[in-house]
Amino acid sequence: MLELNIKKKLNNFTLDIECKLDSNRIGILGGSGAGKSMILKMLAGIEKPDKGYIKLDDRLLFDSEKKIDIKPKDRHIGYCFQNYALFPNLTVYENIVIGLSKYERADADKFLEKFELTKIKDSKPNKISGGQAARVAMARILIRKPKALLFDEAFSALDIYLRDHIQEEIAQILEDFEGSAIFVSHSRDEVYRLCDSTIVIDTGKISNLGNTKKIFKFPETKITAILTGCKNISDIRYISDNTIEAIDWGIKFKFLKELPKDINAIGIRAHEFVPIWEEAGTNLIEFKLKSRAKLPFEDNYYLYTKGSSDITWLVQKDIKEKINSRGLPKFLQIDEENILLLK
Ligand SMILES: Nc1ncnc2c1ncn2[C@@H]1O[C@H](COP(=O)(O)OP(=O)(O)OP(=O)(O)O)[C@@H](O)[C@H]1O
Repeated sequence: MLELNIKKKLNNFTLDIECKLDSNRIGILGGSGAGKSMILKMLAGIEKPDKGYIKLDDRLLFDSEKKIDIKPKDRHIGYCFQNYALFPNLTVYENIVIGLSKYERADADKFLEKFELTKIKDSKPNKISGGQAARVAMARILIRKPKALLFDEAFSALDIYLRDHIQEEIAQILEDFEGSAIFVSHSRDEVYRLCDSTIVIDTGKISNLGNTKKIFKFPETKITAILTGCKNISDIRYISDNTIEAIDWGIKFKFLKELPKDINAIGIRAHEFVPIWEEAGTNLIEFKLKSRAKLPFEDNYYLYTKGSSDITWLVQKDIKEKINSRGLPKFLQIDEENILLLK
């Protein structure tokens, strides 16, 4: 459970966050410099809000009115940094127990065993694999019996293969962890996989928050659509209650449903387009091929539209085969249910 009501003046803007989430697996998505790390630092007690309060799992960590500011070490929060910040000149064992009393070190063998590190306990970090380094970092944090965990872009420097494996390991470790785990990430995959709830931050303010799966399906705002991976976004103008023009593409879309009055843009995920070889149906999108990028398992087509912006179409295996036999389709079409309505 996380409850935040914080204000803090930063270099270029004021961080102003108010939210309450019952989930204990929370992702924070946001562009560069949006204020994500600052939120984690305030949770850990390294930075102080100018005003407000912070509650984590029913513990009041900070309250400016009540003059409560629990010291970082008494917050019992484990903080996992990018690249894990292991000490290169210490062994795996020493990295795990550094700063612990003799009494606290009694658990070390148990943790080495649990994280399958016993055989490499005397190795230095540069002699172990990326997966092992992640486990050392987790062992170092968890031996201190934290009540909550913070991950700040912890896996972003890893290659895709390793990141996938480590996320899986972290997911398993978290199965036994009852406190909150909060992930700051640029990676939508990480947040989608590990977090039940997501907060989307845009220059210090909440742009969107709630159930992760729902946010990815219905991003609601432009910034959330971008951060959840939507490649095609256009501003719109209303033509009637159920027709809009996507200005950036010069395309009109007619909907069967009545549209809400407060949308400013639409988004279309790159894989949602349906190729049409014969002229039929509504909402046909005319295009000219600009370029094509061959990816290992699919192709990206970049298409000129009648407007100033291109459209990206992700062509998966089955459609690739059709294009090989029939040539490029005449039009693309999009089901109205797959047009994201954005504020
Ligand atoms: N101690 C501070 N006092 C004032 N402003 C700060 C302080 N630390 C960071 N900032 C500013 O706060 C803003 C948000 O920084 P933050 O590190 O939280 O961003 P972020 O969302 O984590 O970005 P990134 O993904 O690039 O790490 C930046 O503009 C930064 O310059």
